[in-house]
Amino acid sequence: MKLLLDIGNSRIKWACAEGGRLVGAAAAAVLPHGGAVLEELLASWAVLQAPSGGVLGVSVAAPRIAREIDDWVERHWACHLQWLTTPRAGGGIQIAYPQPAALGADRWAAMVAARHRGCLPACVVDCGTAVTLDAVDGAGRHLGGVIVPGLGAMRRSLTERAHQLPAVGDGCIEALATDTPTGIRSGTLLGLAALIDGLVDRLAERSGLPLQPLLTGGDAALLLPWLTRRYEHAPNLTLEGLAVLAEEGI
Ligand SMILES: Nc1ncnc2c1ncn2[C@@H]1O[C@H](COP(=O)(O)OP(=O)(O)OP(=O)(O)O)[C@@H](O)[C@H]1O
Ligand SMILES: CC(C)(CO)[C@@H](O)C(=O)NCCC(=O)O
Ligand SMILES: [K+]
Repeated sequence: MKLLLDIGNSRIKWACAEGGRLVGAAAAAVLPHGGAVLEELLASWAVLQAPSGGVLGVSVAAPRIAREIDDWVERHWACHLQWLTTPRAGGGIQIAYPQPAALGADRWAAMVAARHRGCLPACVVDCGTAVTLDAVDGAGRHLGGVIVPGLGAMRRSLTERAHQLPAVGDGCIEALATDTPTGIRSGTLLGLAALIDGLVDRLAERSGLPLQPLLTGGDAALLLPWLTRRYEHAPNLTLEGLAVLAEEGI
């Protein structure tokens, strides 16, 4: 049993893995960041047995979070803990960046999972704090990709910059909105969906490949009904990729 960690800028996702697969129905527990919450996460691990196969993780958040986890694991489990950085080639994926380590390891792991699912050539769309799109050809060559603000970042930037625009929560989506919160909620969600559809087309056109779009990340389920292309929804693609890397070797 291995413990897998996917630490993003908004949430920490974790799962156990055995034989290359995520174990348990609640494969990914999610927690917003913050000192108290990290403490809560670590307290919830205290009831787990030390993972015999150690801990394997990716983190794209502030280094202090990984450091706190390092300390906790060392104090409680004394097991092997490894944070992955993106290699030039690994998990059946060859990275397009001239400096591969500059590509978020969460993006690499998600591409590994797309390959393992037999979805190549693919466009991996991760809808988190940032939305990333990565094109991978049929042989596992990463061709490149793009980064745009995620739904929360879009909404917050409006609220922070425009005096009369409120923060918005969940609610109805209506393109012909007749109040401000509905206008912001709908404009950002429908706009992000159109942006994702448009970028998937653009990456497919640019690569000259019929890319299969895969959708993952915290906002994937919210966006899915508004997307027009046929997406494969894979809620925990980065954790899935980590499970594959843990099994196949890195
Ligand atoms: N329970 C939740 N807590 C916080 N955010 C949630 C929750 N459920 C869905 N979300 C949405 O998920 C988004 C974060 O998605 P995700 O966890 O995939 O991002 P992340 O991996 O932390 O970010 P990144 O990797 O881009 O830094 C938030 O912006 C929010 O809109
Ligand atoms: C883009 C995010 C924030 C998505 O989680 C992460 O993968 C990251 O910080 N990447 C580093 C920059 C890059 O991938 O080009
Ligand atoms: K992520």
